[in-house]
Parts: sequence; structure tokens; C-alpha cells
Amino acid sequence: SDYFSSITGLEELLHTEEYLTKELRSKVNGIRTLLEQLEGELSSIEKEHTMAAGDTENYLTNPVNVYRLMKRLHTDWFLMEGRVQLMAEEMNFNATREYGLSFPSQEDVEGAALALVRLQSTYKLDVAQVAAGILNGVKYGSDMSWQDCFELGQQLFEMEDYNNTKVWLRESMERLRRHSSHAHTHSTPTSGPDAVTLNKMEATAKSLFQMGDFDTAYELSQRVLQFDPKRIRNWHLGDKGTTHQEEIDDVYLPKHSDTYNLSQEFAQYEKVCRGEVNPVPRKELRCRYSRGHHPYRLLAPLKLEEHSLDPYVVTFHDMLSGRKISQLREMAVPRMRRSTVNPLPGGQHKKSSFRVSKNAWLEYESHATMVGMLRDLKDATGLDTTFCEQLQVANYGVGGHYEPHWDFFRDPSHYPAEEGNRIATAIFYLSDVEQGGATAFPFLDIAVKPEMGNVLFWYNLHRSLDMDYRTKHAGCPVLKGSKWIGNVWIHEVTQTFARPCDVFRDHEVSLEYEIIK
Ligand SMILES: O=C(O)CCC(=O)C(=O)O
Ligand SMILES: [Fe+2]
Repeated sequence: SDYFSSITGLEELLHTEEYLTKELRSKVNGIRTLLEQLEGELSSIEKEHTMAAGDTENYLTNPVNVYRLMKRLHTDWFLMEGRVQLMAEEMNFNATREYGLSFPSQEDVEGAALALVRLQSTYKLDVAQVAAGILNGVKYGSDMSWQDCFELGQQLFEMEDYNNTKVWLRESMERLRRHSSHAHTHSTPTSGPDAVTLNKMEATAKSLFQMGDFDTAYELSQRVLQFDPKRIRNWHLGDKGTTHQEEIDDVYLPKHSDTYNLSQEFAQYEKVCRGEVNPVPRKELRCRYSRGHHPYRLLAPLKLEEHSLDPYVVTFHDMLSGRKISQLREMAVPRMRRSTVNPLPGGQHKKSSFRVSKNAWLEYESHATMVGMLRDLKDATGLDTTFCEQLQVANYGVGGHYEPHWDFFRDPSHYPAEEGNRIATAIFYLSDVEQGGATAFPFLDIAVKPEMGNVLFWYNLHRSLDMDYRTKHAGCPVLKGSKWIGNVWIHEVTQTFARPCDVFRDHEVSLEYEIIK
């Protein structure tokens, strides 16, 4: 399971499908050959038999015919029987569990549905466009059928996401309406919903009705009636007369939605993800060459892009070659696991829809490339890299994201006292991302687009080592493509000379951002 959280798992699923397709294709071809043989033999017997039946006496007085009749019934029909049996055996196709192939779980399907609606809401995508395979005006994939949309609507309904249920069911019904009127004008037989689907449609309409979503319920029931006018008898009258207990039990009522996702802060985060940031130019910010903290950088200066000076957030361009990036990703792939988020004290590390990605932890000493990364970081920032966690390589698939959070730990029991808190974060971008997937700082109005080889760096702590709450940040949902990053977390102890503190504590400025929504 967890296929949906990154691209590496999805490739496996594609492999499954390729295998199954080939398997079934060869089966279908085999059966067709057998069927053609059978067809040939049967029609020659039919021909012979018609001849015999047409003039029985004449036929049966011919010794050759008599012999052939005998032979047919003694041998040929049993050969036929064998052929049919063979075909029946061939017909057996139980591929879905047989070959140790990978299949998505219910959780995966839900994750994929969730990803789709997340993208839709974060990037304000039009459902009709998404269903048509268009993302922000670029046509990528093929259309979704009305059944696809309906199933997604059902899925969302089960997940109790009623707002999205509504839009997808409506899109589905709209597509069904167009589909059937199109089929009609071309005088091809209308492939409407089958009885099972109609049942589902009816049940869904009923639940929506009882939940008070009359418009969608109406739209659904109109389609049901179009294909089977006998259905939907009197439930639209409020089901007087059939108020059995079970009828009431199967009504779904909305749960309270997650309040964070409804907060101002979340809305601001989504805005930053969409790139709707404040257009006021920040004159103090520059793109410039930097010598960093090592004489070598006089010859090979760093390309520094400032995003913010306080808190300090910058990009170092072109810090890692494509070849090294491939090495890193190759090392990480076999170790990738679904990402977890830090638990509340005493809790377990949990998978969460808050963070959908896979990651692997790699030891810096295990490869020269990683040792080099730390050295370059040290040269660029002046920070001491004695206390770093292992390198965390993460991959987000489509819809993958990491909601706003802080990298520092608020609870000192979550880091070793001798290392201190996470003073700084460096994100090595190990891929480009076609659309979406920015690293966003909602309080700072900054969205950094991943560019392969760049390093995004910031301080999580004030000089006073107090937590800088303005550094809340997130990985925006990946809309198109796959996002790879390498996270380096540098801890505070041993940085006394690299980043000395001030005479006064400087943390007041960020306190107003402390509130957790
Ligand atoms: O994916 C991103 O851009 C941010 C990742 C991040 O914040 C983290 O892993 O802590
Ligand atoms: Fe982070």
C-alpha cells in the first residue's frame, strides 16, 4: 500500500498493469484461435448435416456418408468436446492475485482521490477541466468518463467530503447527459448505466436528499429516471411510510471538517502556493555572487538569491550536478517509506494526510556525494555540520504535499540536549517540478519553485536561539510531475561562532505567529 504517496510506488503499479495486459491479451488471442478452429469445424458439420437432413434417404444410402456420420458421432464430437473444455480452461483468468503482483489498497484509492481534490482546491482548478485532463490550461491526459467521475464522487462521499462529492457527481451527471445525447444523435445504442450503477445512483441521490443537498439529488434522480423511469418512486416525498430503522441508519451526515483547512492561515498558504503573492517589490533583496565562508569560493562564487533577510531565507543556485542527484536518488529508492509526522509527546509516528510523500534516511558518510553536500553547505553558510540528522531524501507524487509546519521541535524531549534544536534547514532540490510543488512560507509571502540542483536555506531559530515562528513553511501539492528533495537539518550546538547571539533577545517579532490553528 501507500502507492499514491510517491512516484516510485506508482511505477510498480504500471508494471502490474503491463503484466496483466500482456497476460490477458495472449489469453484472448489463444481463445480466439481456438474459437476460430471450433467455428470452422462446427460449420462444416452443420453443412454436412443440413445436406443429410434435406434428403435423408439419398444421404444414408451412400456408404461414404454412413461412414462419415459414424465417425462424426464416434470421434469428431468428442474432439469438439475436448476443444470446448480446453477453451473453458483457457477462459480461467485469475490474474488479480496470482503472480505476486502489487495492487493498490482501499487506502491508496482514497489517497489518490484525496490528492485530486486537494489539487483542485489548492490551485482552484475547474472540475470540468480536470475531468477533461487539463491542468492550468495544459492538456495532459485523456478525459475522465462519466463513470470515473461518478466513482470519484462516491469515493468522496464515503470519505465524508461532501462539498467535493457534490462537484464531482454533478460533473459526472453532466458528462452522462452529454454522452447519452451524443450517442442518441449518432443512432448508436445508448450505453447507459447498468442496473447496479442505477442502484448506486439512486441510493446516493437519496442520501444527498436527506442531507439537504437537493440540487445534486435532483440532478442524479433526473439521470436515473432518464434511463429507468420506473425507479425513484416516493422517496422524494420524504419517505413517509418507510421509516424503518435501517433506512435512517444509512443516511450519512457530515462530520465536522478539519478547522485548520478552513482557517485564514490555510487560505493564505494556498494563495502563496498558487503564486498569488504580494507584488510589492522588496528593494533590499538581491541576487548576487557570494564568497560564502571559504577562500575557494573566491574562484567559484556562490550564486545567492535572497528571499528574505529577517528571517534569513535564501537560495544557493547550482549546488549539485545532475550526476550526483541521480546517485542520491538511486541510493534512496530502495529505502523509501511513507513519511510520518512527529507525534505529540508519547504518541507514535503517524502516517497522515498532512504529509503525503515517501522518504529515506541516508548517512552522509556512506557516500562522497553526501559528504560533499555537507562541505558545500558549510562553505556557503559558515555553519558547523557536526550535528546534522541523516540526509532525508523525500519524493512527492502528484497531489503529494506537506502542510504548513515548523522544522524546529517545540518539545525539547524531541532532540538530544547535546545537539540542540534544528537551527537551520537546507533543502536540496533533486528535481524540477512541472507545476505546483513550491516550498511556501505563508507568513513571508514566499513561494520557492523547486529547481534541480538549487539549495533553499533558512534559519529556524532567532539568534537568541528562540524559535522563529515566522518560518512556518510547507511543500505545496505537486500538480504535475514528481518532486524530489534532500533535507539537511543542522542543529544549534557548535554554532556559537558561526552565528553569535546578540546582546538582546530578538524573538518578540515572531511571537504573534506562534498560534497553532
Ligand atoms: O517539500 C518541501 O518543499 C518542504 C519540505 C519540508 O518542509 C520538510 O520536509 O520539512
Ligand atoms: Fe519543513
